[in-house]
Amino acid sequence: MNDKVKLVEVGPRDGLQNEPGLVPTAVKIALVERLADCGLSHIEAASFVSPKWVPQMADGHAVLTGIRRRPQVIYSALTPNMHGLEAALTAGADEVAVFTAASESFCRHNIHCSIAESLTRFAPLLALARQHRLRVRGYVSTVLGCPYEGKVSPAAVARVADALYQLGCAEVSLGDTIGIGTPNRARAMLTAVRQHVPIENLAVHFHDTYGQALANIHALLEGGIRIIDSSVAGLGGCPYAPGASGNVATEDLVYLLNGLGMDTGVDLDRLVDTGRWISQQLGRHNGSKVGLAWPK
Ligand SMILES: CC(C)(COP(=O)([O-])OP(=O)([O-])OC[C@H]1O[C@@H](n2cnc3c(N)ncnc32)[C@H](O)[C@@H]1OP(=O)([O-])[O-])[C@@H](O)C(=O)NCCC(=O)NCCSC(=O)C[C@@](C)(O)CC(=O)[O-]
Repeated sequence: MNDKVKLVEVGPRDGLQNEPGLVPTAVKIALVERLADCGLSHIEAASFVSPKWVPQMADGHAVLTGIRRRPQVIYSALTPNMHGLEAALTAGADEVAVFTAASESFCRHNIHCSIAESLTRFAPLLALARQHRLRVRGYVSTVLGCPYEGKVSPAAVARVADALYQLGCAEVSLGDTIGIGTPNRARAMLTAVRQHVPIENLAVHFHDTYGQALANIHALLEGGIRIIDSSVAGLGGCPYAPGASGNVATEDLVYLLNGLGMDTGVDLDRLVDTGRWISQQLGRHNGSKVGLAWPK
């Protein structure tokens, strides 16, 4: 496996949205800038959702307008509806992401509507984004299991991924929200989805709750996936998935990819420093094994 992988760093968004205390805007800005300095070229920096439901993300405008931008870096934001897209446009997001789920219960808990309603809600958002030449990513949550319904079938995931792609999402990210999947199930899910969405338009987003994220990623790299979401220091969790831990740590992912001879363009030394720095800022355990083992 000797080729290029696109990493989507979701630490500043997915990583921080579930922090118990409010993280100062200046720390978020410093985190995004440090991640860009590590060579990460896609950074999900903010989320324009209801501050009533996710207060940790209420300063998205200040974050996106406060960062020193590197021209080659894409700074993106979550936008669940038109309100969110308008806010993201005002703040100058380079890319936005809509999000729904493969299971009805999670969708209702997360964005308070059915899967079908979420897709209807996204159609005008994608049309407006197109007018602004803004690339849109689509997330499908609960692709390998739902905290409320249990098993989710590959066919259900494929239906929703297909719908997002048909709506015009340039990339569809497949989220194991509760980190419950194992490689054989991940492969079966990808096999179903890729019958509808080209592999080059698919990303994977593995939470590491059961310690399976890297095993699943390795299996899907073999299956052709080349876009992977991760979170520095393994930060994160989802407010609507009780007990879910963070995404696979970016440091651990880069270490794996380096070992496979795959090109990420990321400086692992600097990334480890950044993971240690943010863990210290948040007063939390560093969730990256590489971050713990790397020489000081
Ligand atoms: C989706 C909504 C907005 C629906 O919102 P709603 O509560 O169903 O109803 P609404 O549309 O009538 O809005 C209610 C209030 O929110 C306001 N509002 C409405 N929209 C916005 C907006 N965009 N930005 C700011 N404010 C907004 C709106 O103005 C109103 O204010 P009020 O009149 O009560 O003062 C809400 O349910 C929400 O924000 N949910 C939070 C969802 C969320 O952020 N979840 C975590 C991210 S998803 C995730 O982590 C999974 C992922 C992507 O990482 C992949 C994976 O791991 O699986």
